[in-house]
Order: sequence, then C-alpha cells, then structure tokens
Amino acid sequence: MAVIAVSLAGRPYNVRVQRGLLGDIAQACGPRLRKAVVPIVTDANVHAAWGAAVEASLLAAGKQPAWRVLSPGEKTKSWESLSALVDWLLELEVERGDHIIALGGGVIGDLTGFAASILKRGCNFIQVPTTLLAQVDSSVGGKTAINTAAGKNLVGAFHQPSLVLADPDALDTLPPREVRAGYAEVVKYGLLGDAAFFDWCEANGPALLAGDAQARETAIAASVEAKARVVAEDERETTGARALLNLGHTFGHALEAQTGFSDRLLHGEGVAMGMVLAARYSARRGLMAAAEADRISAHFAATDLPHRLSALGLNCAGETLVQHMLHDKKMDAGTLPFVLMRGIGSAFLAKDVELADVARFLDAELAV
Ligand SMILES: NC(=O)c1ccc[n+]([C@@H]2O[C@H](COP(=O)([O-])OP(=O)(O)OC[C@H]3O[C@@H](n4cnc5c(N)ncnc54)[C@H](O)[C@@H]3O)[C@@H](O)[C@H]2O)c1
Ligand SMILES: O=C(O)C(=O)C[C@@H](O)[C@H](O)[C@H](O)COP(=O)(O)O
Ligand SMILES: [Zn+2]
Repeated sequence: MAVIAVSLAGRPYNVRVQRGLLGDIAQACGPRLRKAVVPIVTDANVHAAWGAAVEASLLAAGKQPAWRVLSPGEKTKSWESLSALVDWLLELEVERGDHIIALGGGVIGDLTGFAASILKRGCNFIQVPTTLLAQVDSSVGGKTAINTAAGKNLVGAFHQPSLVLADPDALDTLPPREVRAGYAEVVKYGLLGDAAFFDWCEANGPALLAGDAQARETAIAASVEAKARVVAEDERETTGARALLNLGHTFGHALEAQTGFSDRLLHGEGVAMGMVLAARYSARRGLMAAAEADRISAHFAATDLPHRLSALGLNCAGETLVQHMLHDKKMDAGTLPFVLMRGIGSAFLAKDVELADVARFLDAELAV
C-alpha cells in the first residue's frame, strides 16, 4: 500500500495505491460523497468486470450509484460523448461541491475530467483508474481532453482530481495487450529521468506483465511518485519540466492519428514505438549512443510492444506523419520542440529540430 501526495499549492491531493480499494470505494471516498446519489462514469467493459463490487460498496454505505456506461475505446473521447455526458450530469443536478467518479481507463478519466472541468465552471471529480496506464499516468496530473478530427487531445483543460484511488487488483481482469500498453508509460519514467528505474524495468517487466502483484504495486507507486514530482514542479507544462512526460508522444500521437485512433494501435503502443523513434532519432543526431537506442528497442521487443516502424503496416510517407505532428500542443511559433535523449534517463527538450529532417528519418525507418 502507498499514499503519494501530489503537492499543488492550495489544491493538494492524494493518490492511494492499495489492493482491494474497488470493493471499499465508499469508505475510501469518505465524506466527499456528500449526497445519496453518486454519479459514476465508466465503460461497458469496466462495468461488467467491477460494477457489482463498486455498487455493493456504495449501497452498503447508504449511497445509490447513478451509472453512465459508455462505449469502450478511444472514440469515446469525442465531442458527442462529452456533450451527452454533460447533459446527463446536469439532469442529475450535480453541484460544484459534488464529486463525480471516473471509473475506468484513460479514456474515461480524460473525458470525465474534462466534463467536470466545464460543468458549472468546475466540479470535483475522483479518479478511480482501472488500467495500468491510467494507474501510472493518466489519473494523475490533471490533463483532461477529448480528440477532434484534427488530432489527439486537442480540446481539454487542466483540471485536477481531488483524489485518486488505484486498486492493482483491477488489473486482474485487464486484457494482456492493455497491460502491455500501460507498461510502456511505466518504462517512460525510466527513460526520461531515472536510468536505475529502466534497469528495474528490464529485470522486473516480464514478471509485472505476467501478473506479479508485487511488481505491479512497485511499478505503480514508483511511476506515480515520478509523475507527482513533475506535476508539482510544472503543473501546466510551462517551464519545460512537464513536457518531458511527453517523451515518445509526438511520434506516438502521429501514429495514433494515422491509424485512425483505432484498436490497430493503442495509445501505449504508440508511445512505445514513439520512444524508440525518439531514441533512434537522438542517436542519428549524435546525441545518444546507438547501443542505448538498441537497448530500448530490445526491451520493447522482449515485452511484445511495437519497436519497428515498418512492422506497423502504415503505408504512408514520413511527411504524412509530420503533417499530423503539426497539431502537437507543444508547437510554438512554427517550431515543434521534441523530447529527445542524451542517454537512458536523460531526456531533454530539443528546440532545434527540423521537421524536414524528421520526415527523412521517418522515411528511412519506414523502409527498414
Ligand atoms: N491525461 C493524461 O495525463 C493521460 C496520460 C496517458 C494517457 N492518456 C490517455 O488515456 C487513454 C488511454 O487510456 P487506457 O490505455 O487506459 O485506455 P482505455 O481507457 O481505452 O482502456 C483500455 C481498455 O481496457 C478496458 N478496461 C479498462 N479497465 C479494465 C479492467 N479493469 N478490466 C477489464 N477491462 C478494462 C476498457 O474498457 C478498454 O477497452 C488515451 O486516450 C490517452 O491519450 C491520458
Ligand atoms: O501528463 C502529461 O503531461 C503527459 O504528457 C502524459 C502523457 O502520457 C499523456 O498521454 C498526455 O495526455 C499527453 O499529453 P498531450 O499534452 O500531448 O495531449
Ligand atoms: Zn501517454
């Protein structure tokens, strides 16, 4: 069990990592659930797996869950879902001081957090992440968003939850492919700033993916601690510190867009591929030893995550991927800063990257 504080001036909150939390959710939320009716947003898979346990806990505490069960998948992060969700919350007469519960993966957390941010100019919400990705990354830090036709997370807000409840047992029902996708974001913390944690991933990643409870808890707590530190330093991604959490994402989001935000490539899979590309591009520019980039690629090969661009079957040119990148939120006065690496554990923001060079690099990667 771990409790990690996200230290934001005036709005600190805790992330509780504890087995069995889902069956004890009413207790864990405590007086935050101040009314008899508790709005819970989830998706159909999560509801089928964990709805009964959550409902039993609430009923035992004299609460009545009001369920909003959405379609699983990235396409649910849309204007349509947002609009319908906000209308539903208004019908429920949710007040600013109430807490909306987001029970699910990053899709549910991002959408519900965004709805909470705009409802009555800002309502409380509690993140109850049920995927590895959401437990190690998306439930913490307050980035909320939907996708639009132009790209990924292009409409959203910074809106922090008031509590995060991460139950590692929730991962028992998560499909292995989703566990692997979430694991990519775990590895990210090692690559961006903690070489020893990457060593830990190499040694323990396979056990984690095989279901080792101790490895999971260790990875979740270490990841949340790393993210909480960065978020406390640069909540709104203004100083450059938080931008490092975007390692692999400029490439990854372009790949997600090119594959139509579909099951062809999950977010975490795109990030794994994107981190390999960031490493290989860093090596190409002489910033990082090629052997280090190969080591990253080998770890994703060993954990069955994407590591070769040509294997994705994209059937497009590098320039097409670069066009997607032009929508990246890091774009600044016509230039796009890239998170590159000087080595494993040493990511930095490079502001001198030429997109034409990135397109040539991607053409070469698409060809091997
Ligand atoms: N806000 C952030 O800081 C941040 C960080 C990383 C990723 N994200 C976003 O998160 C999203 C990806 O999140 P995700 O990988 O959690 O995907 P997801 O929310 O789509 O969940 C993955 C799949 O697992 C199912 N599922 C969830 N929990 C389950 C459980 N316990 N048992 C069985 N099935 C379960 C879901 O129904 C879905 O089919 C992307 O949109 C990404 O952009 C946001
Ligand atoms: O919390 C952050 O900051 C991150 O960048 C975490 C990422 O894993 C996450 O996918 C985030 O949503 C990407 O942010 P974006 O600003 O590029 O949409
Ligand atoms: Zn991500």
